[in-house]
Amino acid sequence: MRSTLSDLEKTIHQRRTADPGQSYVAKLTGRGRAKIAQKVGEEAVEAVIAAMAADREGLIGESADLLFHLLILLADLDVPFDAVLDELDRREGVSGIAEKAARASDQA
Ligand SMILES: N=c1c2ncn([C@@H]3O[C@H](COP(=O)(O)OP(=O)(O)OP(=O)(O)O)[C@@H](O)[C@H]3O)c2ncn1[C@@H]1O[C@H](COP(=O)(O)O)[C@@H](O)[C@H]1O
Repeated sequence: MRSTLSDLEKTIHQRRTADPGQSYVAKLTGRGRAKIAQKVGEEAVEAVIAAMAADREGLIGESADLLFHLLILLADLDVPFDAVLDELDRREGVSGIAEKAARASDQA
C-alpha cells in the first residue's frame, strides 16, 4: 500500500492542536468525538449513494472523504491505523488457516 495513509495520519496528529481557524482537522476535533463520528457516518452514506448511482468518480471522492474522517476519528481515540491493518492481517491469517483446513479435508 502507498504511504499516503500513513503520511495523512501523521499530518492529522500534527494538525489536531493547530489553530482551528487555519485547520479543518483542528476545527473538527474541537467540535468533539460525536461530531467526528457523525461526519464519518455522513461520508459513508455519501459513498454508498455514489456507489448505488454507479458514480465511480463520486465514489472515489466520497471514499477519500470517508477515509480522511475515519483517520480523524481513530486519532481522537489514539488508535493507530496500523492497529486496523494488523486486524485485517490477523483475519487474513485466520481465513488462510480455514481455507487450508477445508482443502485438506476435501483431499482426505
Ligand atoms: N484530505 C483532507 C480533506 N478532505 C476533505 N477535507 C475537508 O473536509 C471538509 C468536508 O466537507 P463538508 O462539506 O462535508 O464539511 P463542512 O461543510 O466543512 O462541515 P460540516 O458543517 O458538515 O461539519 C471540507 O472542509 C474539506 O476541505 C479535507 N481537509 C484536509 N485534508 C487533509 O488534511 C490535511 C490537514 O488539513 P488542515 O487540518 O486543514 O490543515 C491537509 O493537508 C489535507 O491533506
